[in-house]
Amino acid sequence: MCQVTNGDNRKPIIVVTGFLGSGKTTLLSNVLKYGKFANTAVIINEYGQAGLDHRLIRRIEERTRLLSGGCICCNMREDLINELKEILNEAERGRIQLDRVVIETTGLADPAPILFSILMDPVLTNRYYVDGVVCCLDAANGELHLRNNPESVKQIVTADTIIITKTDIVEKETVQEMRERLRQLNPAAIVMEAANGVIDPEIVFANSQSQMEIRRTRLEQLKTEYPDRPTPHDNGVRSMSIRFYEPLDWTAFGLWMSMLLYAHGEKMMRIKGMVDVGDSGPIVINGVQHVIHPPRHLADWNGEEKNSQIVFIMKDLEPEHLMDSLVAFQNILGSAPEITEINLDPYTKM
Ligand SMILES: Nc1nc2c(ncn2[C@@H]2O[C@H](COP(=O)(O)OP(=O)(O)OP(=O)(O)O)[C@@H](O)[C@H]2O)c(=O)[nH]1
Repeated sequence: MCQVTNGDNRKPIIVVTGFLGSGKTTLLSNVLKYGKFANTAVIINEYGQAGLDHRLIRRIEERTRLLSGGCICCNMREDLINELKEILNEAERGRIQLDRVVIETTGLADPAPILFSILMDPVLTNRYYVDGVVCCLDAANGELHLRNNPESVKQIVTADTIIITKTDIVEKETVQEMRERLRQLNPAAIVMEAANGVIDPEIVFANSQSQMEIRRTRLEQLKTEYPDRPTPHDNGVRSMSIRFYEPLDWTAFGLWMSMLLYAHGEKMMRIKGMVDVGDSGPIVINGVQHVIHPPRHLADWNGEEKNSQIVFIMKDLEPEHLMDSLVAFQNILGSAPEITEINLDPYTKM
């Protein structure tokens, strides 16, 4: 990475990372609302989620491009490079105005190989520079994530800016403890807090050219720790996407989900979905470990197919186990579950 000089018209890339459900999308949808940052292209990487994120994201951001079916830190690195080049092409042809690119990683990504992919490509280094890595850390689940998931630690150590999210649902002491932990893991990072994504957008899009020398040194250090090759992910992770084609009984579904998280909260890393309860719009559900975030009732389906789709990401828990319990519950739920995708290794490109 070279020092930016006057007359350099390379575009900054900001990588937004953070563990599953840590609030990356919430943060981004807030900061991208500002007119000053309108000319931002956003690449969101999701793996094997059978279109669910596409269904949700389309409602959030029209500037987004989805890279799904794999992980840009390992088996989709080439796709990321191509997408970054395509964005340059579109800007050159005047199809988009481009001031910067934001890359939102999957919750299980290691950001270092993503940075290396960009920095190793001569076309990209001529036209872009990596402006920073912003990492969201969930105040409610972050300690558990750091303890159980090496990916979470890698995200923290690679970050320039760490944003502790969900500070509205934990005690002040918890945030203070988290700050202490972060100081040990990555003393060089700027640590900020945000509730529901509300933060000064300059913190995310700082364009901190004065920091580039420091970042270059840190990247060199990381490179010796994490060589430039795909790093294996934790193989106990599974993902499953299911659909229900009849409306669900919301009370019964809530009960089933509470029972599931009570029994397997530590193993159930992430649940997200759109649930058809027979109303004019779906209910969007979001669970992260034991925490179920308040469901959001949407006014309509925005032209999407009217059926329920739920994605589960779990660790050391067999998808069949989950399916059996849904089948056992199907009479009171009001519909039978159908598996649309099951992924024993979410990082295998499909
Ligand atoms: N109370 C509270 N909830 C939050 C906050 N930030 C995010 N959430 C909720 O947490 C859930 C997950 O947030 P997302 O923004 O989807 O998280 P993400 O990191 O993009 O999730 P993945 O891409 O699936 O890893 C959603 O229900 C959000 O509404 C926060 O600061 N406070």
